Amino acid sequence: MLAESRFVDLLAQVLPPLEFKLYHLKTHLKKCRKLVFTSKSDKSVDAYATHFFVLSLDGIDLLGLEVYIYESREYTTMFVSKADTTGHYPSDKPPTQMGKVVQQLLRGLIRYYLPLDKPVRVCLFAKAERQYLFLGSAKNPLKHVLSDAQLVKWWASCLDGLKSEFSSIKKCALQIPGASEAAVKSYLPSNPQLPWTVGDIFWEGAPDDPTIAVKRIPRFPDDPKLRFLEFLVAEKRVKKVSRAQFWIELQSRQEFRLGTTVGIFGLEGTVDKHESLEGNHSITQKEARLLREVTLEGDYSTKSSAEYSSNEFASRVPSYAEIDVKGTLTTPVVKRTVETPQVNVLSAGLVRKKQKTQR
Ligand SMILES: CC(=O)SCCNC(=O)CCNC(=O)[C@H](O)C(C)(C)COP(=O)(O)OP(=O)(O)OC[C@H]1O[C@@H](n2cnc3c(N)ncnc32)[C@H](O)[C@@H]1OP(=O)(O)O
Repeated sequence: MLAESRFVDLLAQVLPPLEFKLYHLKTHLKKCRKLVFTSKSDKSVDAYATHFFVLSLDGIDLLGLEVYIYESREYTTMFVSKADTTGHYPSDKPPTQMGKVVQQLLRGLIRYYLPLDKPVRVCLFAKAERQYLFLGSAKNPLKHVLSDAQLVKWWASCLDGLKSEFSSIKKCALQIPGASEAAVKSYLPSNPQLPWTVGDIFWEGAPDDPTIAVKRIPRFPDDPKLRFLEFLVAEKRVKKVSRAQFWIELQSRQEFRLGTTVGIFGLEGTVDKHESLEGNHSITQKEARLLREVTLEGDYSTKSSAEYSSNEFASRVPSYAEIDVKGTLTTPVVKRTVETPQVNVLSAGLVRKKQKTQR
């Protein structure tokens, strides 16, 4: 069976009975710098592949998800880089829970796309912005954008549902620089499936383990803590910063400024062997970047411009990466109402309060 068809089955369970398209672009494995800073004598390298998903309906892109899968000596690390929506979901159609779609895409990656000879880590930063992947979508007044706090809860719930993919869980943690332990706990699901703790997954020892931070904490693309890690290296403080000190100092950095809630999620466990993959097409990093740039350089601000940009994207995607998915979810879903006023970006520096709207 083609690996892609597994996404069909997984997505059909959470999509309403409409005819969606899923675009799935996977790159070849490419060597990269090591995920953590190591000593100069360590010449080993890590490698990564990216997965870029776009879900669309009636020729308009709705949701994008970008995931990196790193292979290093000790771990397979799945870094969930960016999730974004365009806000052009048709208001006359049964709604889709995007959190469930993202969860199923991650489930499919864990089940069918990870090398399983090592422990698996899932990492992500929840940092709310009006747009990440679809240029101009921030200007769409119908786009539903979660606040910082809502986004942390959204990801907690999304990851919590992945418990069944692991044969055992070693660690599962949420860290919010600057937030008390009680505050962090308030973001976690009320009936969690995973054994959540407050902290991070990057240390093996006790909480006060003085092991240095920069050799344990991975550096990912667009990582809000990357600049701080690089600063520590530049300042030659590599050997002086302990785990506790790292998080204390991090919270005073601009990326984690007061009033911003950045959730740093980590999950580590083992995954049982699954069926081997067939039909596992991949493209080069350069091809993937060019395709991804079509969304990043398109214009998703209005329905007609989004239609045009979606078509530009679809016309460039190799045919094997375009997958038809018919949803089967028939549970009646209550129509959504925006209860709280949202702030919409009209253009740089200009904002207005949004009126209460119905969807
Ligand atoms: C690692 C990272 O990617 S972090 C960055 C995340 N991305 C961003 O910040 C980019 C901008 N944000 C977005 O594009 C979106 O907010 C996303 C992708 C984060 C989530 O998409 P959503 O459409 O809000 O997700 P979803 O469909 O799961 O809905 C979440 C909640 O919002 C509600 N909702 C969704 N759309 C609407 C709407 N138009 N009106 C009212 N409520 C709505 C849902 O009912 C659900 O509520 P519940 O939690 O009570 O069930």
